[in-house]
Amino acid sequence: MNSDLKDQRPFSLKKLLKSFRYAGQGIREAVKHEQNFRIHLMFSAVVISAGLILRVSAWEWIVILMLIGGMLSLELINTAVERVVDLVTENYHPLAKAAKDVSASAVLVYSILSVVVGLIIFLPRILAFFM
Ligand SMILES: Nc1ncnc2c1ncn2[C@@H]1O[C@H](COP(=O)(O)OP(=O)(O)OP(=O)(O)O)[C@@H](O)[C@H]1O
Repeated sequence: MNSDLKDQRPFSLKKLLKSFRYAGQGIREAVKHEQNFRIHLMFSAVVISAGLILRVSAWEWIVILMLIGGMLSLELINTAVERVVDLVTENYHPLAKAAKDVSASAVLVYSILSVVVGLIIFLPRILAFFM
């Protein structure tokens, strides 16, 4: 383990900056190797563009940004679970399957509810736009 991260001082700027750097490396890992994370990023860009074009309210922006942040964070945690499972075993194991499937389910549940909330916010505006 990195010695800076074991630093016991109450506050260390160096340690804080290193933890940001490691977190950035985690995001790069997901962008590079996880197709689903890239899809979520593209989808987020589309939703943000739609929010700008359709002029959603401040409260709606708060909801949209929380959904996007939650979605991307869940996808990152799902990636971490996949990596840990692969580290523990490369062989077929029912518990490995359960861990990966349940982790993926968390992403699916959040995605479905995000789409529903997105439709509640955007559908009336989209309909008004074309009528
Ligand atoms: N070691 C294992 N034992 C049993 N089942 C596994 C194992 N590894 C993967 N699986 C099954 O295969 C599915 C796909 O696993 P995989 O590691 O390819 O993840 P993925 O969802 O395709 O993610 P990635 O984006 O990394 O390809 C899992 O959801 C699980 O059902």
